[in-house]
Amino acid sequence: QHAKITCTSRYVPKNAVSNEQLSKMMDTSDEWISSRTGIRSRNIVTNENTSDLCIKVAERLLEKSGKKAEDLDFILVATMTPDYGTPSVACLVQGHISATRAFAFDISAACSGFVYGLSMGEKLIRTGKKLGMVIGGETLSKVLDWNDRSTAVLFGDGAAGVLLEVDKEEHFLNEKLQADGQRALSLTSGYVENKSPFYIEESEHSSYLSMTGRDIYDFSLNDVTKNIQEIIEDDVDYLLLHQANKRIIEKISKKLKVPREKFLTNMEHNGNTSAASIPLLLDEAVEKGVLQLGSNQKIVLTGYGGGLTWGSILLTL
Ligand SMILES: O=C(O)C1CCN(c2ccc(-c3cc(CO)ccc3Cl)cn2)CC1
Repeated sequence: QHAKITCTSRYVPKNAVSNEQLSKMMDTSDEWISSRTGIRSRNIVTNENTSDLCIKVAERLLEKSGKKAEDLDFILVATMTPDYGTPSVACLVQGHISATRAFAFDISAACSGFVYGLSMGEKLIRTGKKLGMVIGGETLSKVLDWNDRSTAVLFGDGAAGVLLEVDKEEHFLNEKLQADGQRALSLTSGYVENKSPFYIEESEHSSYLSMTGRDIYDFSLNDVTKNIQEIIEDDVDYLLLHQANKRIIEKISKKLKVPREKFLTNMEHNGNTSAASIPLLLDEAVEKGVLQLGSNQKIVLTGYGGGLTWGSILLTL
């Protein structure tokens, strides 16, 4: 049996923080941030954690679809900023909405997390499950070094997700998921120190998000473009790439020789929300009517980031 995306939803914290506000907190400017990244504002939690954002998305998916929590077979949450090591955010969501029949676990693939999770969810439907949720959610604000202007201005908090159901038509046409652990240290976050009396600490580790921007930039331009080339078809309507940086998306569209208008963007008001960026973009496009579920529009979803991980899925809505 085939899988189909039958509902989308999103939730972002109320607290919108403009570039202007950040320029009063650190040595940066609206001009620098917007010209170099395309970001003008991002939403930052004041009293919520990742599970709170994902629970809102799950509740909205049930409300919009009319589905009941006990009909859910699985809940997958892609996040690099979970509330705890354990329990997973997915289990916190499962408990809160009382989806007592669903198994639940988190997927750690940074900014490729939603694409990895959607691919896994599709396999679960293809092998017999009837109904599942795939959510991307982050509170990156808790792992940022707010004294480091090179990263603090780039990221935001948010969550969004989809319902996956059985369909008679084939919608998931092609995919290519990749990783390269040899470049793992290009983007790190959340290192957990060992405090045991037996542990002899050799080296220092920062728990803050840190990335070698140049390497990630080049990786995005080279490896990611090649990945998309392998799965794109000439009648693709839209491409929804991880919203890391506007200039990167412009460069990738040029390299692919695909018109810039086919690349949807929303980093302007969300910032980089890692695993949440693609489902946020998807739900906003559905709400605006640019994308319609059931329209058979052909789209490419592409994530890329920490791990390093990257991957694309070619699907029809
Ligand atoms: O000086 C400049 O122009 C700076 C140069 C550095 N910048 C970067 C660098 C890397 C990323 C990035 C991050 C992830 C992780 O989600 C994935 C993919 C990318 Cl391409 C985003 N911005 C900002 C503008």
